[in-house]
Amino acid sequence: MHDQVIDPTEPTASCPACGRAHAADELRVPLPSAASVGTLGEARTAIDGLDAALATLLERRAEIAAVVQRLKPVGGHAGRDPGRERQIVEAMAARAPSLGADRLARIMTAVIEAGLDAAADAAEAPR
Ligand SMILES: C=C(O[C@@H]1C=C(C(=O)O)C=C[C@H]1O)C(=O)O
Repeated sequence: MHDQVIDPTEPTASCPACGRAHAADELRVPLPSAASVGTLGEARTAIDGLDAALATLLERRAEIAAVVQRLKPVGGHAGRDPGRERQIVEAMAARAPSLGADRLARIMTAVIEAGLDAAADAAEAPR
């Protein structure tokens, strides 16, 4: 999809995901509302689209979190920063009030730990 930046100022002719022209390093996602889905099929189609975007974001997030591990004096699980993790959750809770901070903390702990695991695996893999 939009995973490679060739020239961020050059719009794509037509994005395969959203059908519009926009910069190649952007992710544009249709945001179906709950009110717009009336059938099981429509709801699952909407969820599949949202999950595709989530997966793209999670992949990119893990790549950037791996860079952070190389930049910090102590990276990986040993360098966990609970204050930073709380800050992330609080900022997200403002955007996801129905999930709230406690549930988002569970989600983000899993996301963060998976990212740290992936970074550790990549660091160990032969080049
Ligand atoms: C990425 C960092 O390292 C760890 C991973 C985090 C993350 O994936 O967001 C946040 C805090 C740290 O526990 C960081 O310190 O910013």
